[in-house]
Amino acid sequence: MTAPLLQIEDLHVSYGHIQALKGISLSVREKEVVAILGANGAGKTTLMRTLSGLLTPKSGKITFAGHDTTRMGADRIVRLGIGQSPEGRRVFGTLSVAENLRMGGFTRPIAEIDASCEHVYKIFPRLYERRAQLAGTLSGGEQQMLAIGRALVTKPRLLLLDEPSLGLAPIIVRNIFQVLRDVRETGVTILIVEQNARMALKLADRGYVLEVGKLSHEGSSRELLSSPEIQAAYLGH
Ligand SMILES: Nc1ncnc2c1ncn2[C@@H]1O[C@H](COP(=O)(O)OP(=O)(O)OP(=O)(O)O)[C@@H](O)[C@H]1O
Repeated sequence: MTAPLLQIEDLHVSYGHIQALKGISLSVREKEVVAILGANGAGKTTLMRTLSGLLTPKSGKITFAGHDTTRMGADRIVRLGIGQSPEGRRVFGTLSVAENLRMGGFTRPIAEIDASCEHVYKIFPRLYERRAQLAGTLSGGEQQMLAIGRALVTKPRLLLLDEPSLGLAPIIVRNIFQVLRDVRETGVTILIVEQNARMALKLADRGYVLEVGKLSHEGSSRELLSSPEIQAAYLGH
């Protein structure tokens, strides 16, 4: 069996004396979609920021595509093929949609950026329609599309999605998840953290549950969706 694309071993991450991740181990195989579920404060964003090199772990190991990225800087991690759509989207509000996408392509050779942006416009025709509009004036759903599009411009092997449904109306959430299904068809591996457990598990092959810094459950999406314990805690019935 080939090695997983992403392997996390006994990861500990702290903010001063606050331990946000207390020994996380998980793996993601090439072309898999893996969901991490968890309530507020469970450590989901901390995990994503650590994987993309924005936080340095206290101990443990992260291996991506055969490289030890545990203490690697964020720019090198992007170049290795990890793209992140961050929590709260964080688009550049005073730049246009097109400029935001080009910023996302900073690691690509100039000649390839236009082609990468065209690829994103095919996935999100709405962004093409709005390409000249300032990102700060987009709706929440459009900003979420732009944040995902900006991560895709880097042509990532692994796409990290931090709460893509946050603050969006149900119909827009369904829309975004439909597009994510299309994205997975293009062969991108996806690690998604979500409070909307049902949507995330419907998209994912497998899932893990994070509870105050530790993994409490793991299984196939089907197993997690039918588990009474997960239903009671995360699926609202
Ligand atoms: N900059 C920080 N300084 C101190 N503590 C922090 C900081 N960021 C996060 N924490 C703490 O780390 C823990 C995990 O936070 P994190 O943001 O990773 O959770 P989360 O699962 O993403 O939550 P949410 O869904 O609310 O975004 C929380 O207890 C939080 O208070």
